[in-house]
Amino acid sequence: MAELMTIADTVEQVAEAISVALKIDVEIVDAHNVRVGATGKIKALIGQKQENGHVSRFVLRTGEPSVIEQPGFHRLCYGCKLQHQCDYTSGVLCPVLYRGEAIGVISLVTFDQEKKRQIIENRTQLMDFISKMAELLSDKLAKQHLHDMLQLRTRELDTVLDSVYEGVLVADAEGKITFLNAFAQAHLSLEPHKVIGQPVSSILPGSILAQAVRTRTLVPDQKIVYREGKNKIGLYSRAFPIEMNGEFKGAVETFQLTEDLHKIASRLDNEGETGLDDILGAGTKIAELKRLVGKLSESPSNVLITGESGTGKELMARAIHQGGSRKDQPFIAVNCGAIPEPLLESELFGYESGAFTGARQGGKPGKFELADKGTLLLDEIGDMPIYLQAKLLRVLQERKVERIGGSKSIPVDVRIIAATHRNLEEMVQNREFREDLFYRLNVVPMVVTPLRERKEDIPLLIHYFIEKANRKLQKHFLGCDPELLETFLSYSWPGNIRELENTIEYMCNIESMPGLTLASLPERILKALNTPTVARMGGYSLKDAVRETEQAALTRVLSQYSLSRDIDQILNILDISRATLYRKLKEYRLSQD
Ligand SMILES: Nc1ncnc2c1ncn2[C@@H]1O[C@H](COP(=O)(O)OP(=O)(O)OP(=O)(O)O)[C@@H](O)[C@H]1O
Repeated sequence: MAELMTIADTVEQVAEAISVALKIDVEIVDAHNVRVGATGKIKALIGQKQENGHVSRFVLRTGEPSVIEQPGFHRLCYGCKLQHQCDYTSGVLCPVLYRGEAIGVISLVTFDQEKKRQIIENRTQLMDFISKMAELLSDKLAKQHLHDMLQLRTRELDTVLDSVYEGVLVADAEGKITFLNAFAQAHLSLEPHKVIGQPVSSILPGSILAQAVRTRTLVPDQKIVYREGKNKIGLYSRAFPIEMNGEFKGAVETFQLTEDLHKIASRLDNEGETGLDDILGAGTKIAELKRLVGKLSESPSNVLITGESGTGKELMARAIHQGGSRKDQPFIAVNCGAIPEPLLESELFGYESGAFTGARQGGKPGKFELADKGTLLLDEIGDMPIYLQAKLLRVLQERKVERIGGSKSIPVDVRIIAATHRNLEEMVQNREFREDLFYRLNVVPMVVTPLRERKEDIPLLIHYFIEKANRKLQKHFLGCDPELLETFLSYSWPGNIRELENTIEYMCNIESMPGLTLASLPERILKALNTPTVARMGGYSLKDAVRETEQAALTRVLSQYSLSRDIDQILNILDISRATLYRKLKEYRLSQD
């Protein structure tokens, strides 16, 4: 609901102006009966709620004007504490209507008989006058609302433009720079306060933005090289004219770094070999993971990668393998959850001929033997049956395998990387996973963060997956529109990067070029965004609900109180002990900064 309080200064001025013009006191209340403007002896009560205010409440409820000749004795005063003893001698009340709803009341009030006579005699003209004043207030509110909306939209647009992994430069009709996003500032080393208002042709000579302003037409994709001191910056740029009501208003240039496009292209060319450069992401979390991948590549230690499905666990495992000395040896991945239990044992350890009915003549080597000198990824290790866990542990300890039905021990030199989306520590406590195997696998733990906690990576990934889909589908999508990006940034991506990749491929299939828009957003995402959190998450347990509430309460208190100064207040508000507070902060990785 629109609030008169948001234009309190104007309301006070209007009250004063009416009072000066009519020489009668004025009181203006909002939808909650709080005085926003008042004059004379009630001026001191601005900001306070009308304690009784039965008549104002009636006007607010019905949206009908009212004239009260005998306050305290009128039927609307029935039940009021001041019934029969009201100070007011009369009142003329007019609603402030905003989009058909009463959001306040302007009252002309008197406290003596002489003034009462005046307003009762002139009631019709006075009502007319204050209803004009009420319209003025509602016009002001509409303008304020529009102004707030515009500010919000501008803020949203700035945020979107600063989060895209693409440079954006804008110039007006005279070719002067009016805007450059964070990417353009960082990669072209331009400081907004130095370049805004300057001719683009002098700041970036040869730029296609200047060309678009000159020709007032679209400039298609071009490769441009800028020199910055000794450095060269290669860009793929394009520029579009901006028109309004058929008039040329300026132009926008968007660009990508050629270096990034080449990285993406080379990743697409070598799907099989995944290295560090193939792990895409713009944020610090992915940078930390890549640092860890780099360190682990040369180490022989076992690694346990945990993270939700589709976060890139296999990609990390491949990059660890590819970065180390085993890179020319095999990388073999076994999904322990996808292979039927009876087959998993023979898949992993192999068998000799005649080991069981249907066993192949000559036997078959298992994945351990096939991965000799290389790396074996045991994906979804949490799904491995407990009896096979014992056998796996033996192989890891002895570094030898025995095929099913065989008697020979075959030495194997395999680096083990295990991955799972399940909580193995909890499984150990529930005796669903062997503790000794857990410790043997978890020598170096690596946790891959879900996509919703590293949304800063989304713009680059969108770009990459669009390029990938373009190649697969032989299309030429240029990118996605800002509204779609905003939606992608607010969605929680339960299926993580895999879900993002599949969503983009789906949209590229059904959307018309040149850009992806909200029109082709899958129904599933639309529904999720329109459903409250609890319903949104399939399998949303009571524990999840408690965690979400705890996290929200902690975040709220931390935003209002200082951990170092107001610790007692924080403990009081949350009603927990100091130890619990610190444990929870650690658990939810919260800190004041
Ligand atoms: N940082 C990243 N940059 C580029 N592509 C990524 C990234 N992370 C994941 N992907 C892509 O997302 C998809 C899913 O990744 P991956 O299979 O490695 O996930 P996972 O965690 O092993 O999934 P699951 O647990 O379901 O096996 C793959 O196509 C992968 O190439």
